[in-house]
Amino acid sequence: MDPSDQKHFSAFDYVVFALLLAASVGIGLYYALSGGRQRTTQEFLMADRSMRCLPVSLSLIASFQSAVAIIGVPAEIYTHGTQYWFIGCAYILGLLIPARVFIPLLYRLNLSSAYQYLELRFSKVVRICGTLTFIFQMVIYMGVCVYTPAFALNAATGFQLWGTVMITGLVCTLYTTLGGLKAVIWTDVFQTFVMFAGQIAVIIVGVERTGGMSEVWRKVNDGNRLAGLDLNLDPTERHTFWTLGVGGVFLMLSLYGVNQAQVQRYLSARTEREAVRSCYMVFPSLQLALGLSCIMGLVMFARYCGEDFSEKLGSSSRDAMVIYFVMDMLQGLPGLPGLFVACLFSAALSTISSAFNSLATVTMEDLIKPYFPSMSEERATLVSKALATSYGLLCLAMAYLTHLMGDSVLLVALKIFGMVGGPILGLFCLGMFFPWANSIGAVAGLGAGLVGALWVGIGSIVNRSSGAKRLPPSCHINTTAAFQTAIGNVTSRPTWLHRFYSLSYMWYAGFSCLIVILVGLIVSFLTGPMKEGEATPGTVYPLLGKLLFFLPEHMKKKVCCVTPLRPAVSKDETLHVGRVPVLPEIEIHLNVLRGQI
Ligand SMILES: O=C(O)CCCC[C@@H]1SC[C@@H]2NC(=O)N[C@@H]21
Ligand code: NA
Repeated sequence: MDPSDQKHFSAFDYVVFALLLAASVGIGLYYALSGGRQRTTQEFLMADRSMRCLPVSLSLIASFQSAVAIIGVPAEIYTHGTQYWFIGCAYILGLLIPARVFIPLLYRLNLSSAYQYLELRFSKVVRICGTLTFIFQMVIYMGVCVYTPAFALNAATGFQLWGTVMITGLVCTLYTTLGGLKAVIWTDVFQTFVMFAGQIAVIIVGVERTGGMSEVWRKVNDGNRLAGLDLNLDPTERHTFWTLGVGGVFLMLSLYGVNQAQVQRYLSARTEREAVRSCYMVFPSLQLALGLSCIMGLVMFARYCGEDFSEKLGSSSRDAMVIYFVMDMLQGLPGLPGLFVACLFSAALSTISSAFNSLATVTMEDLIKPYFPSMSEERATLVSKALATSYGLLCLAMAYLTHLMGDSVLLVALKIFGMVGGPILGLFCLGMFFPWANSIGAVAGLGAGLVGALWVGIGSIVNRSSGAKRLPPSCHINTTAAFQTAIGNVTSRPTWLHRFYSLSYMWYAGFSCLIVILVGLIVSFLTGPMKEGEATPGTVYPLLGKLLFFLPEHMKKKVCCVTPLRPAVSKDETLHVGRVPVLPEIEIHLNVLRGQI
């Protein structure tokens, strides 16, 4: 980007950006000095399990809606059209199944970490494998989230790159370490509003400066950017209704069903019903977030379709173009460029703080506490804060690694969720829906799923075979010409391995999840499957029992798992147990003694 083209900030913009950071740190300080002053892990990591559904639902959205989506989705729409918008269809099942299956089952086990479930259902080894896989996934994802806003700003405005990365990382580490999960959730709430405000401002100004809605609509139509329903069944086709609407469900389940960051928010709700309601409330806001970023991509296309960006942006990718577009639109409107930068960093901070906090939680609950049972509360809280800080510093290092990845940031994030989140989803599904699965099967399944996912993921990067056909940036596309370029790419019959590497990354989650379940079941049956009723009560969901509802009771008993879920724990009962959460294993035996199961 040559300096003449770089857009600059007015002093007022810097003020708006600084206010955002100050507000976030302020909320962190408030929760460090109020309430229980973050003296117990129950408060620091679980917000005292006192949260209501509205803040939890806004925090659920903020956790996986970062600068990657704010920048990556408009760039995707500009380059490939609105096909990606169909991922919204995956939000229906992607939130209904967590609300009806995962939350009730996990909430009633009164866990602190999602991976405690794996020990209850399988063994400590499986729990540790799940925890380490989660840590691997979130550390890489955090790197992408810190790097994205800083890189894009640097490319479009010359903003100091690594200085911004450092500021983001340090501010985030500060308020997460100070205020714990309460601060993370309430800053998420504040940052979600800033995120929506920034996007809406850009869209309003962008439409007005591109000649109004009708003009935008006409250009988008002529530019063939409005994608219809593509029912092509080819799994190597990057974005179709099936890869987004069905493959996307597995992606959503891996995030909103079993990812620690989200499970921790469900468990921080004061009752199971609040947790389920917070999951339903995610749906409209997630659709709004998706819609805003897609519309931003369309407005950007209408504004620039004639121009080619190669000379302007030089080597930097389409992602930087979004910032260039925003700065171009908001130039001369003091405070608005600052608002959008605040929007970008709100999206980044709310995701990174959730990642820090969930990483500290699982490290403490799954990797430290089981080996130091006699550790005192204040020491455990201190260690948790030290973990949050150390993960903060680790994430800055990961940001540099992202620097080397080169792909579009949205692609990188979705591939990470598919390649690593998919196998974890498979592990939980194996445990919840298949009572015969045993620990050996679980570990073998997880290993096979990760190998399969990493093979196809890394293979596609090495072979550059996931490159999709870009629509030409011209405003008026006659479909035949576009069709010719598309056909032109087909070379000789691709080998099966080439086709394997060309699998759409939207299928990675589903593909790896199914591998884990298949291999897990096969190994379980080979090594002596578990019997019905052997599994810890409350850790198996009677899926087959519900699917085979038409069978008579004795037949269902023969087939398998009809054990009902544990009864919902009402508010007062939890209070009765006393706020100090008994270790789930002990609590379950207590319940058995009480005849509750
Ligand atoms: O924004 C990010 O940091 C990650 C990219 C989007 C992640 C997935 S896509 C489906 C779901 N909808 C969201 O807004 N985030 C998740
Ligand atoms: Na976010």
